Amino acid sequence: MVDQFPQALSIAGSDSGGGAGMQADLKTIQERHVFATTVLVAITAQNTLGVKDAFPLPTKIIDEQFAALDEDLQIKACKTGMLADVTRVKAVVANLKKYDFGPLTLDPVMIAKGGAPLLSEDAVIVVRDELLPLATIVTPNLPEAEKLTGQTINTTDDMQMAAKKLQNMGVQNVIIKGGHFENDNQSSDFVLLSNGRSFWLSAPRVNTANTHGTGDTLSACITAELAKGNSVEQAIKISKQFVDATIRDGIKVGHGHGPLNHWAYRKVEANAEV
Ligand SMILES: Nc1ncnc2c1ncn2[C@@H]1O[C@H](COP(=O)(O)OP(=O)(O)O)[C@@H](O)[C@H]1O
Ligand SMILES: Cc1ncc(COP(=O)(O)OP(=O)(O)O)c(N)n1
Repeated sequence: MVDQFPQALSIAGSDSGGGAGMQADLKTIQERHVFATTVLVAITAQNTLGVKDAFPLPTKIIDEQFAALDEDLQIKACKTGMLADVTRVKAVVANLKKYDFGPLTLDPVMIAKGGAPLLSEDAVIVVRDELLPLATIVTPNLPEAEKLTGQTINTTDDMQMAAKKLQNMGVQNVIIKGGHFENDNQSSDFVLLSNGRSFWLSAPRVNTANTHGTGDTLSACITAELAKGNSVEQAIKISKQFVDATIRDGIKVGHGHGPLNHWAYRKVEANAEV
């Protein structure tokens, strides 16, 4: 049988403003030339000024979306984003155990940049204990890594310690994103791989308010690259460059924390070919 075109799955919430959540995932996966599919878990009324409201979907329709994808598509990698609450996290865990959608990138989305909760407090422990062990890679930002590990993170040493703790909780690969270290002139992420290798990925910090959806974009890019068959290390390295381009070559949309320029990496690739 001819190999099917690479397909990836985003299991996430919708951001009506188009900058984060499932919309960021779709734009990113498309840019990486992978066919994007979706399981919608929650709907938010959101723009660049913040989250106005959120509506988690009934588990019946969540289950039905998974079943429909399994019946027909050949998904090679998947990611999770906003999962809302305990009920939705448990539904997603049950479906990921039932079907094989390839390596899971777990983006443990908890709080939007404006401060709105996207995961209930009591669901954090369910993500940690039930979803994390299913993941091939977890991509927390600093506050999310603190919640999952129960330790504070103030230094780069703390980031490395937290990554090891997460690996000991059962996930093979970890990337702790340093985007929230706002006083640093570099934005540095710490990577710890299943083979014990670790390294930093750094880029000069861009002085901009337009960083809405950075975490989603990074994890969606990793997912797309894994769907193409790239290694975890290759996927992470490409994704850091991709997200960096989307921030650096920014666009102006909305009046608050604006979205990224999801087509910026095309220029980077075009210049590399010359
Ligand atoms: N101002 C910035 N300049 C350059 N890179 C950034 C900036 N803000 C975030 N990043 C990068 O974007 C990615 C997402 O990080 P982060 O913003 O910490 O995640 P989240 O959106 O989940 O809070 C990381 O690779 C991080 O280093
Ligand atoms: C529906 C939805 N999902 C996720 C987020 C948060 O995404 P993230 O990439 O972490 O972006 P910021 O919160 O850093 O802007 C969201 N806002 N909405």
